[in-house]
Amino acid sequence: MVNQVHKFGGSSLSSADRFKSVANIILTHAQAGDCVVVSAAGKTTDTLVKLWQSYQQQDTQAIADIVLLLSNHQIALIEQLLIANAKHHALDLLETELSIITKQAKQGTLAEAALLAHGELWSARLLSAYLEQLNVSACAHDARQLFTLDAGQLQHANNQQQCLKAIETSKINVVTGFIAADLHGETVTLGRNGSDYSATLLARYCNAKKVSIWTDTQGVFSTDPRKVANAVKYARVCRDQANLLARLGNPVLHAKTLSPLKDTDIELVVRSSYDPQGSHTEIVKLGMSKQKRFLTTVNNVDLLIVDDLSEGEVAHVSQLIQHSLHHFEHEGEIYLLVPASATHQVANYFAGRANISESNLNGVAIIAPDQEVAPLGKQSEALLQTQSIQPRFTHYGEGYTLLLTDQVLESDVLSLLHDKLINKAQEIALIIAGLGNVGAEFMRQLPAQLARLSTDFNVKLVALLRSEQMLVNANGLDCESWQLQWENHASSYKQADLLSYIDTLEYEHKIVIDITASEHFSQLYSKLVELNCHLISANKYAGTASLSWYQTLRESLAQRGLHWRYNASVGAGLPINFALADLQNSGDKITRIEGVFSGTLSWLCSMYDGSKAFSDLVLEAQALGFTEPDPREDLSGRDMQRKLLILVRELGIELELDDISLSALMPDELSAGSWNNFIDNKARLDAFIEQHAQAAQQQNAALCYTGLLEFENNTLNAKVGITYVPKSEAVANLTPGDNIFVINTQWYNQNALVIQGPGAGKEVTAAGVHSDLYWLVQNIS
Ligand SMILES: Nc1ncnc2c1ncn2[C@@H]1O[C@H](COP(=O)(O)OP(=O)(O)O)[C@@H](O)[C@H]1O
Ligand SMILES: N[C@@H](CC(=O)OP(=O)(O)O)C(=O)O
Repeated sequence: MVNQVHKFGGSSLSSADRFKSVANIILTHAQAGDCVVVSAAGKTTDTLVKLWQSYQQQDTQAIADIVLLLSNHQIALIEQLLIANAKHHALDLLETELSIITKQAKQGTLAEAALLAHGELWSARLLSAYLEQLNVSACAHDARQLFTLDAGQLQHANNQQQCLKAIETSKINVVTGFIAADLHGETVTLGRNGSDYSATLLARYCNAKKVSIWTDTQGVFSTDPRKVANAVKYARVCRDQANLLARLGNPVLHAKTLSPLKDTDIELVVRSSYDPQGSHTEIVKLGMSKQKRFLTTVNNVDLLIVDDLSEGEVAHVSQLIQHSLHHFEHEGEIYLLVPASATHQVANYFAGRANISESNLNGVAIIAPDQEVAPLGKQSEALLQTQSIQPRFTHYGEGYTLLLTDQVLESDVLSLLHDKLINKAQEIALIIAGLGNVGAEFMRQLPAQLARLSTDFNVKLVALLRSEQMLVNANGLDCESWQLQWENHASSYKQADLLSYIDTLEYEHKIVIDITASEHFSQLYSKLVELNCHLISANKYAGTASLSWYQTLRESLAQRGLHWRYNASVGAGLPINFALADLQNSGDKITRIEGVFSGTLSWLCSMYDGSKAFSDLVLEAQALGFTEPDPREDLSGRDMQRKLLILVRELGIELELDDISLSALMPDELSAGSWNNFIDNKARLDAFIEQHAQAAQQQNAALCYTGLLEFENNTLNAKVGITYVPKSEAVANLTPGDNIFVINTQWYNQNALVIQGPGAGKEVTAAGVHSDLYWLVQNIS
């Protein structure tokens, strides 16, 4: 049974090394009975077309030169891939075929389609022989034995029988793309780029489950990724839009590729033979994916007006010229968009019924959901005008607009159109975890932030999560009324439900914002990254997890080009991470960071003057909501230790949490036991603090709890704990609750760079998360 049909285009077979990679893909992705449809290697068909043109012009020198070129190319491939008998046999066959071509050219008996067919025949024979050499049972099929056309119509019933009979279930069946035969057995072709069509036809005839089109890009992009750096790969593209792209001449899929798949469940994917593990594009049925925006170039075309068109005429002419033809009605006339090289042939075909309306045109087509076409067309015209380009012909069709210009649009103009009109439509999905103090404040600030971003980006809130319940809507939740929706629609979930929901979200970018304080949630990060989510954390656990886990996460983010921001995990909204990154990017070297990174400990130490017992201040801070539920979490210094580790790792230093020495702001014996037990023994805490305060006083210093990172003689010293700071220093004079970061660098050496301000509080912390979100959105788009 044919499970899959794999198709490898010319771009995947452009050298001996590429053939080897293709064989590797077959070894890992195909099974006995599968079909592998191949195109001519590299640009072989273009060369054969040139040979045909030279033959028509009776240019004997050019014919000889081109035959030599073809011969050298094929010989090089054979020599590099085959050995022994297989090699000699292939070389002999090639020589015979090339001498027949030369002879027929001399005799005037060359036939175009039979000539062009050689590219595919050579590829199929070579790949099959190479697979056999690798001990993979394979056979080559000439598709002229499989596909028959009568007057341009495929003989489906007959073809299906032929295919089912010929395909060998115990072998890899390597089949020539692009070619077929007519009722007399003469070669015909399926049109330029037609191997994609061969692949889907074969899949239909053999009831295959899936067709993989392997090419040199990772799938179908918003525009040609070779011309526009910011082209976005789409995970899913609807068949109707893929078809429209093809009709407008885009090479990534051939125009007829989708027709054999009509009314079938055969899957179709476009993927890269250069990166077989990479993600791909699925071409799905209408309604199974949202409509996307595309920009595709149109080069070297003429516009013909035809008096009248009868059924099947366009198909017939495109068969004749070997190229897809787009036709449309415009201001009461029927137009044909014809490759300039074929205009003569098309005009001849219509024998006086077609006239050239405009010639030597280039330009672009924009494909978009219907309601967006007109505004996009107007915006493109305005953008082209800023580049002094005036379209000569503009047409608004169903689902697209065509802007035809005199000049070829170069990459800079295409990038401008793409970035302003296509990229802008990229949708970004927000998933927010944690709706506590800071989370709720984040939500309060969200509508204004989304309004700020919406002039350029399409950001949608698609999920809100708490530890046990979630509220989701893939089309976007209303973020103003989230509480009401939460009360009515939040439902319980398991991790697997969340992950599969995120997996099916059809957005170009997904951002998970973790405002929880949950270690459990942070452990999901690696799975979220596998689902291509960018991350923003206020949560400190992931940033301070074991080094190996942390590094694996970072590598996985880097491989996927994803970002992870965590500015709010240290210093709430203070731009400490931005500052450190900026200093390093400017070539500076950080030598020392000292400071107070805990709003709670800052408040306690600044408020303590001996007039009130320290334990009473702790209780007061607890009542004001400044502390963790159990304030010993703060007093232990663990929180500050984590923050220091995040800063250390931000500097690229590999350290574990326990490499940072720690002494607590309480006697060690109070860390164990219940909270009540702690309260019962609070006098011991007060005595401990009193003793330190007096010792500090004797040195004319203040009792502080600080973190320190410094390099001394190339050794790193990282610690958090009690320090006596001279009263003249900024660290000793903090407004209660403030954080301070005193940073010394190569350039800020004598006189430190100081960042100081509130280091806790829901508003500033939520704003810190928004700052990361804003940065991320600007940087992913
Ligand atoms: N929107 C797009 N998405 C992907 N590729 C595109 C797009 N527009 C144009 N291309 C071009 O299509 C080429 C693939 O088509 P083609 O060269 O015919 O491949 P093959 O030889 O595999 O059939 C890519 O190299 C790319 O430059
Ligand atoms: N070799 C043919 C058929 C084809 O489909 O090629 P490719 O898969 O490289 O686009 C052509 O160049 O038109």
